[in-house]
This record gives sequence, C-alpha cells and structure tokens, in this order.
Amino acid sequence: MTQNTSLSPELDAALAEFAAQPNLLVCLDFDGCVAELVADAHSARPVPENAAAIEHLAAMPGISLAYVSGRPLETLRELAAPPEGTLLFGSHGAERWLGSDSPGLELTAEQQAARTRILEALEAIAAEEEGAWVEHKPAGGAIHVRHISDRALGEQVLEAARGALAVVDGAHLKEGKQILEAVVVKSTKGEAIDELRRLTSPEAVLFAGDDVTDEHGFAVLRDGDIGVKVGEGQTKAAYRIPEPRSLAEVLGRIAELRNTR
Ligand SMILES: O=P(O)(O)OC[C@H]1O[C@H](O[C@H]2O[C@H](CO)[C@@H](O)[C@H](O)[C@H]2O)[C@H](O)[C@@H](O)[C@@H]1O
Repeated sequence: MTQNTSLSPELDAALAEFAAQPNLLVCLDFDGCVAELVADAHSARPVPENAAAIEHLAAMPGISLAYVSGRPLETLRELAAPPEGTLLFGSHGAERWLGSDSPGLELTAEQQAARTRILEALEAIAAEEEGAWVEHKPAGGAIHVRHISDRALGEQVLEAARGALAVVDGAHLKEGKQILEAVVVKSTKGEAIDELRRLTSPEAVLFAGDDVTDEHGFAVLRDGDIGVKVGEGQTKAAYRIPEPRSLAEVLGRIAELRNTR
C-alpha cells in the first residue's frame, strides 16, 4: 500500500528499508523540527500533526523514541509533552533522562563559576539592546535576538556575545537560529545519539533536526540510518523536508510501513 505523500521518492525508499528493521531508534530535535520556530520561546509546542504521529509511533513495538534537544530537560518535558518512556537528552546532551535512575546534572564548582560568568556577560550585552533577552539554562545560557526586527542589529548583538564569551574559561559556544548559547558541559548531539544507540541497540536510527547543532547528530549516522534536515541550509543529512509539519508525514510513513510488514 502506498500513501499520498510529498516525501521525495529517495526518502520514501529509504524509509521502506528503515521500517523493515526489527528495532528502530527515532531521535527528534524539538525547536524548528517537531515545533515551529516562534518568537516567544516559552510558547513553542509540537505541531499538532507531529504530536499525534509521535504518540502513534511511540506506542508501536520495536520503536525507541528520543528527543535530543538544546532545551533544558525540564523545559523539554513541559513543552514537548513526550509520550511516557521517551528517552530525553536536553541542554545539547548535557542533561539526560534515560530511566528513573538517571542522575541529574551536577556542575563542578568551576563549571558553576563559568555558568555565572556566562550569564553575567550575556545579561550585560542584552541590557544594551531592546529586544535581546537571556535564557538561563542549567548548563549555561543563551542570548536570543529574534525579537530584534533589524536582522543586522541582531547579528551585531550575537557578535558582541561571541566576543564576550570567547574570554570566559570553560564556555563552549553553540550557534543557532537567532541565538548564541554557551554551555559549561562539553557535549554534542552526536554523543547523545551514540549513547542512545548503545542503550537501545537498534538496527537503524533516524534523526531529524533543523539547526547547526543537529549537524553533530547527522555526522554520527551510519549506513542504513536516516538523517532528515528540516528546512534550508547546508547539511550532512542525506534527506530533507521543507518544514516542521512535514515531519508528521515521515513518522506516519514509518508507522504505515510497519503496519503492513
Ligand atoms: O535543539 P533544539 O530543540 O532545536 O533547541 C535549540 C534551542 O531552541 C530554542 O531557541 C530556538 O527556538 C525558539 C522558539 O521557537 C526561538 O525563539 C529561538 O529563536 C530559537 O533559537 C531554545 O530557546 C533554546 O534553549 C534551545 O537550545
């Protein structure tokens, strides 16, 4: 049975091979992938079609579902409302929930001091420009410029932040969409996906994401895995979909293929 789909024939063929494997790991980025990008970061929610497709897939046998996100773990849980049992990596891999015995994030004294310096530096820059704001995160902080309508001005604010953070020992910078982040725990989405692969032992992995930090995730995919880039921009992912709401088609197609095995 084939579905009415806007997926490319190449992606559709890859999904058919993928869905035929007994055990699958499906890893999803949140902002710009499951949820549309919005100006108010606190109001981001899964596109309803994506939420329904995720619930459906999570209930199927042989499928492990994971979010791999830059969001703090608790914010991710609140905004994404993942199905019970979904594995979670937050803060770009620095925080994790892989079961009830997962240890929480504990920063060393040096990391705590670095986090304080990051937040002070970002707050000082944000105070100079209306519209810029700082997100305080357990493993660091982020300066947002989406509310600054002049894109060039927003880029200047990010450039100032890059300069200020460059002299903070222990600050690891993460580029994103109208945001610059700094974390005090060195981790990447690629490391998170490797760990999820070890934990769940799937025959194949799918990872979907839209942003610069997701490229670390695409980089660790292997033959038979599927990388899906959401939207425009350079990528190592082999496949692309135009926008977050297209993700529901990808996930729905996997469910359909598994039902007809
Ligand atoms: O890895 P992700 O799940 O994609 O998270 C990356 C960052 O996403 C958030 O910022 C982005 O989304 C906001 C809401 O749509 C948007 O306003 C902002 O411009 C984007 O950069 C989030 O606020 C960060 O904490 C995440 O690290």
